Amino acid sequence: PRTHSYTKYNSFDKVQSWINSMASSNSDLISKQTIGNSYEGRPMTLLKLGKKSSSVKPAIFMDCGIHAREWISPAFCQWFVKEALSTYGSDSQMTSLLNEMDVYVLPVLNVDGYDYTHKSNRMWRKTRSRKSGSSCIGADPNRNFNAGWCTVGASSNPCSDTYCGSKAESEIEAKNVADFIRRNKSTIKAYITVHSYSQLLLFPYAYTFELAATHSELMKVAEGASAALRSLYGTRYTSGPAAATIYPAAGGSDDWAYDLGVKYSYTFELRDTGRYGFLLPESQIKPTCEETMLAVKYIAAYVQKNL
Ligand SMILES: NCCCCC[C@@H](C[SeH])C(=O)O
Ligand SMILES: [Zn+2]
Ligand SMILES: [Zn+2]
Repeated sequence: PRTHSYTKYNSFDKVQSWINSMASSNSDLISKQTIGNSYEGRPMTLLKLGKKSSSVKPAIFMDCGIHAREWISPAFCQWFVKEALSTYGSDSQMTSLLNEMDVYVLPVLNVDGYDYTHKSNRMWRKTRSRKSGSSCIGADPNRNFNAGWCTVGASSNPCSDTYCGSKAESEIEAKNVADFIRRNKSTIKAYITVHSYSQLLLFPYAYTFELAATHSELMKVAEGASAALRSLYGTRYTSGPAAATIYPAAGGSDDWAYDLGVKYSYTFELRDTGRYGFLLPESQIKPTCEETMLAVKYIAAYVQKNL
């Protein structure tokens, strides 16, 4: 049956029907909006968590599934929504967070690619856009944002897995997210984008080795979040600026959000460190999501305290 499970990697269709059912449940705490369609016409549906308020509230924006094959990422966004709604009212921090802030959750950013990994090629990473003059398909959405676009750690070859696209925001999926964040930049205080794998908590910059203006604060928060994560099962994360901690990579959503003025901008690389890689077993969904909740809540609490 078309049953959704928080401890399985759900197909796009199951995620979509889950989104619709969540949005029609706790109408006081959650709503949905489509921020645009993908190249192949699938809806990009954003969930908005937070106590309904007539006044504008500060917000956190979190996306999952930029890269199609990183299945643990959308699994975490689904887990986060479940946890938020089920612990509101009992968990004092989550209650306070959703009373004072809104949390936007985009469960799957790269919807076409995600569906393609379920139906055709499990290891697909990019979007599924077609480019005239090339037989190769798709661009890397995490090289397609307007942040040092295509200068380093990206390829201008359409057949490369890190193809930066024909121009910044050429990929409609990236443009839809960038448009939403631009429209709401006065209220969005933090940006979190979830990937796998390597167990890293990264922050700007990836497009340069220059340290971010608020490097020490970003590092302090990342180390606190990693420690919170490690406290549950001992999972070890490395924190640091992306260029030096993983590799230089221009066009990233986190760098772009940070330069737009979103002060707290982080990229998670979830489990594992290579044993299973992108093929993380479903048995690890629960522990991975539980420990990552601690890190995300740590960041959210810091942001809330520093509004
Ligand atoms: N903004 C780029 C952060 C560092 C790279 C992150 C990884 C996630 Se798979 C990548 O996009 O290659
Ligand atoms: Zn990724
Ligand atoms: Zn990765």
